[in-house]
Amino acid sequence: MEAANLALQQLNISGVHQQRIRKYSLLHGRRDASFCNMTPTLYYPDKKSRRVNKSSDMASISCHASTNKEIVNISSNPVHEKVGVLLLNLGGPETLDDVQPFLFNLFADPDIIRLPRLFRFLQKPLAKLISTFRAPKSKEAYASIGGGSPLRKITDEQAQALKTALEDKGLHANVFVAMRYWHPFTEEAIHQIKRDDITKLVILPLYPQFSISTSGSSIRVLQSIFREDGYFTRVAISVIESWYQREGYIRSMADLIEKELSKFSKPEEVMIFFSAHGVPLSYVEDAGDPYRDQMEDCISLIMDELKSRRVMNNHTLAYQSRVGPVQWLKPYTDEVIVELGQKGVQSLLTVPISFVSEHIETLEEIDMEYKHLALESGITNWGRVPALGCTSSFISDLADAVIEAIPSATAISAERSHLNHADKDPLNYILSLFLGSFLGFFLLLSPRAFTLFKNNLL
Ligand SMILES: C=CC1=C(C)c2cc3[nH]c(cc4nc(cc5[nH]c(cc1n2)c(C)c5CCC(=O)O)C(CCC(=O)O)=C4C)c(C)c3C=C
Ligand SMILES: [Fe+2]
Repeated sequence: MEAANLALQQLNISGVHQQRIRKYSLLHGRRDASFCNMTPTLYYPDKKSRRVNKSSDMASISCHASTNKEIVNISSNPVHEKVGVLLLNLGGPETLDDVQPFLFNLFADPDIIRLPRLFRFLQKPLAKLISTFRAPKSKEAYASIGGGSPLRKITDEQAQALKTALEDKGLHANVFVAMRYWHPFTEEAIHQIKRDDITKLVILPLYPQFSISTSGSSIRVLQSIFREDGYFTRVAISVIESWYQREGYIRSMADLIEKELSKFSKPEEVMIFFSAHGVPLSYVEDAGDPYRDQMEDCISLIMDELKSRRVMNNHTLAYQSRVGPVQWLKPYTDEVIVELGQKGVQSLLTVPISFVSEHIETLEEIDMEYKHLALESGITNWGRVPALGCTSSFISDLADAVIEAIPSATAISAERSHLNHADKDPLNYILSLFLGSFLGFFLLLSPRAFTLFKNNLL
């Protein structure tokens, strides 16, 4: 990790533009880090390269981690060129009635509940069950922040701000929003892209770090749309897969932290407490999700930036918002807060780090639940860094990321093959049906399994 950071810093200093171009292939049904079968090699910023499957059935999209700044001449878009930027986000329920169907969409996502292939046909019944049981608790949380998620409004504002920033930098582009689990859904954005006759498309997830469960899931949905829709064979596409290393983002985060620190009576004594949204441990350890590595890298870049400004505070990282009975990334935010209180930490500044808008988990989980826990645990001075939202230095950096991604946009050159052999194999199908029914019976009809499920998963 240190070596990688050093290498990155050296690259920054020498001004070399390091783009990690990844070619995504549109192969059916992978759910691991190579879920979209990047070929031939995956490059993670701070990890050894991981080899992934090569595929002859390849429709490639240029895909990269956005890192350093590069001057790109975009003084005039060619007349025939119509540039679009597609922002990817999670989406959130706008009213309390939306909560259960929103949760259904979330749990029906095979990148959120990763069932073995044989049991995939249980995905929707399971999603229905979990969403129904979880809805009352979630509704309470959404009710406490005004009856719905602010995500759509904030993302629309970010889209508008990005359009203006691009315009100021000389690039005319239409900016679209595609939410994964609520309106405006990806399909709605695709409809607008086609209506506007976009010929070049930059895909920008609004998650700084990549996870299979977030950017990965949205990109997978796009891949299946692109595979089916002939329109996209004519569009040059570039995917910015992650951008947590960008200087503008790191500086913007450091600005916000510095500003909040200055509100404490003894700023130098404050513990900077990064709280990231968790993912199940198996995503990282079994499926190769780069999320934890990217998170750690991101935090060390922010701390380096703060040190360069002579802000020398202690810091720590923990993971919040776990759901269900499996192990998630540790340490857990609630446990760390209690431990810090026990160790005598008096002042805590919480920094939400995996997301760039205010949302249920900042406004309810951090501002209400964790604040209450911290005060109960003996922490007397509490602060929280706001999400970046439309902070102008941040939006300007996103605009630079878009401009830098444009030259690497490439057209999809896909053969269209949809099903892999396993899906076509009748024996496999019958076996899935049999084992799936067995699991369904066990989970839904056995009273003990049901109680365990209810107590642990919800
Ligand atoms: C980087 C951010 C996020 C990761 C990683 C992530 C993974 C993940 N989330 C769930 C389950 C839920 N997430 C929920 C809401 C939610 N999640 C994120 C971000 C990440 N999720 C955001 C921004 C939001 C809030 C949207 C909003 O309405 O403001 C919810 C619903 C809320 C609740 O009931 O708690 C669930 C459930 C899993 C299982 C997962 C990884 C597998
Ligand atoms: Fe989540």
